[in-house]
Amino acid sequence: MKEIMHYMKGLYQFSGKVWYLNLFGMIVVSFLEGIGLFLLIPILSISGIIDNPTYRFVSLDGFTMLKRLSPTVILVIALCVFIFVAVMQGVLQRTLNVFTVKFQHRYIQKLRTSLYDLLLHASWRFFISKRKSDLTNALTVELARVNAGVGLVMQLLTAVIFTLIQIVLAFVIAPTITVFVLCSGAVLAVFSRKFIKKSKALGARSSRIAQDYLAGITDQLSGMKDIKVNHLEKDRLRWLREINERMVEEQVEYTKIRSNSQFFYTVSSTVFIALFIFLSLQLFHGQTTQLLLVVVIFSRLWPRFTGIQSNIQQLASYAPAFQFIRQLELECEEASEKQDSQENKRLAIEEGITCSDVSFRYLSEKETYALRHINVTIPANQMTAIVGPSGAGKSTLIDLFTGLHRPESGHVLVDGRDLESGILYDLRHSVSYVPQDPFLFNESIRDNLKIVKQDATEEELWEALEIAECASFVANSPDGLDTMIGDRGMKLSGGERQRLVLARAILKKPSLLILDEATSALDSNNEAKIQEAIERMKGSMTIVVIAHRLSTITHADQVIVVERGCIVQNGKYAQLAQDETGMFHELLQKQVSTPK
Ligand SMILES: Nc1ncnc2c1ncn2[C@@H]1O[C@H](COP(=O)(O)OP(=O)(O)OP(=O)(O)O)[C@@H](O)[C@H]1O
Repeated sequence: MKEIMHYMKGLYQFSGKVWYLNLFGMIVVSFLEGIGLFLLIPILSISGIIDNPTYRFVSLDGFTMLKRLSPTVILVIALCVFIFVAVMQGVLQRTLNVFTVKFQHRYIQKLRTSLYDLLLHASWRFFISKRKSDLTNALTVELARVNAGVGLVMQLLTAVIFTLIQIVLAFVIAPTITVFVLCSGAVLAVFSRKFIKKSKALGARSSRIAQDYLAGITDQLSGMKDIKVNHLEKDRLRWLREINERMVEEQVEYTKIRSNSQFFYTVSSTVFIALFIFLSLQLFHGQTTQLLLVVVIFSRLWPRFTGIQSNIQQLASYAPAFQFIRQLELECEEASEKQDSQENKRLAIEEGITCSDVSFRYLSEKETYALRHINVTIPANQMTAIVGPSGAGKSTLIDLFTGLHRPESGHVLVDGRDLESGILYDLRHSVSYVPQDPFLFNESIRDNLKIVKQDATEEELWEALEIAECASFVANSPDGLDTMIGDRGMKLSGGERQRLVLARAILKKPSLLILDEATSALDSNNEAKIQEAIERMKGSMTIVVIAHRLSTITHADQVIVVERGCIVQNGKYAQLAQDETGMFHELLQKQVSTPK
């Protein structure tokens, strides 16, 4: 409930004056609805249907003028007023509904945006510690549940206001009966607690099932090729059937709780009304007015009580979603790498990037370090190659250069300035990164390129495509630059995808170009061309390359050899190749002896 209060407070702060306007509207609507009840007694009394009651506010003394008219005319006038009040209430209620939904959805929109903003600015460490599907689930399913929950709280608030006003009016008309109804309401609340508890537990189960389903289905759709090739369809269908079973069980359970509570409310309502009739007959000796009031007040108040109870019950089933979102927000805030929000500038790297005694480990509770005591400088406008066996720490080192990982000890400096000193986003603004598994959107080639430079001209686009050796395949594509490339660029070959991402990296004209196995999917012909392009770019930007094929780094100005988290060699290609005792020589030997 703490989390629900947090978001309701947020809604209150977000809506400002609108909140009060909404509240005022609710009060007016409840008041108009209450007047209906208030008018009913004089109407029935004037018409002679019931005895003339002598209640304080319902006395007919004020209606002496009306008394001169015939009872039928009075009845028609009174009924017209009754209808008018009901119509007014209906119109206002409708307007209020639309109004409430509008500001509720604006608030949820704000919540969604701020959550996504928090996610976007959370550290990389945070992302790698999370299941991606849990984040998707938060932004879709759980936020939708929070939205429904916020709507429920608004409804609940309205219902409480309605009920309070009705209680006051009912109390004015018939205090004893109202007290009876209130006491029964209290009894109902006590017995409903177990339904609320069960609903909350079930809500938590729903969240877990939704997360497992989304995680599984996301993984499987991404790995469809593996599933088909390895003929895993049967196994995957079995997984789906199992999770389906859990979903059905959960739905049945939910319906059981709802039906049980409905059954409880209906039975209790019948028992209480029978009890009231009995008591009123005993206490008030069966006066028609009293009996009628029992029925009128009970039929007005009781549905309100049960409505509030079932709203609370439903809200309890949404409570885990509020908790989930709040927890995620707090984690993101804690993992935030947001620095000053000023416009980011391009960072020209003039001297280089230096790691000064940097150590890093992925899991602080484990002893294993991914990198230990790293001291190295990447000189500006030169090409540095990082090599080493698989798992040595090459990618981790690059992630430290771009500030994706923060050193556990030591410092990463750009031209002598610590990355922590507010230049992180300026640096990222000036970096182009080409990973092994390039990321492309399901949009056109043009859109995929322009994502890094919105105002790029046709000439600039083609120039980048030329350098990355993909101009001819783009020109030969059915719609040229406007060709759609499919999900993650699925309609392109691995090599085409790599070249396109390289073109995008070049289009950005970065200060730092990072190529992480960026030419691994290219044939030797294309790879040689890309090498030439990189050669041409040398001098105009700082280039860092991770390469497994050592033949691609012969022109590097500096080669860094990493082994088990340490830099074991550092120097020119030729110099390292000659050192027969070194790791680099060993790597070279392996490649010479391994047929490619
Ligand atoms: N997200 C992670 N959580 C925990 N450990 C990790 C994570 N990513 C990498 N590691 C570990 O850190 C070490 C260095 O990994 P890294 O990816 O930097 O190696 P690499 O040299 O780039 O390997 P490769 O050439 O195979 O890509 C490895 O032991 C790896 O298991």
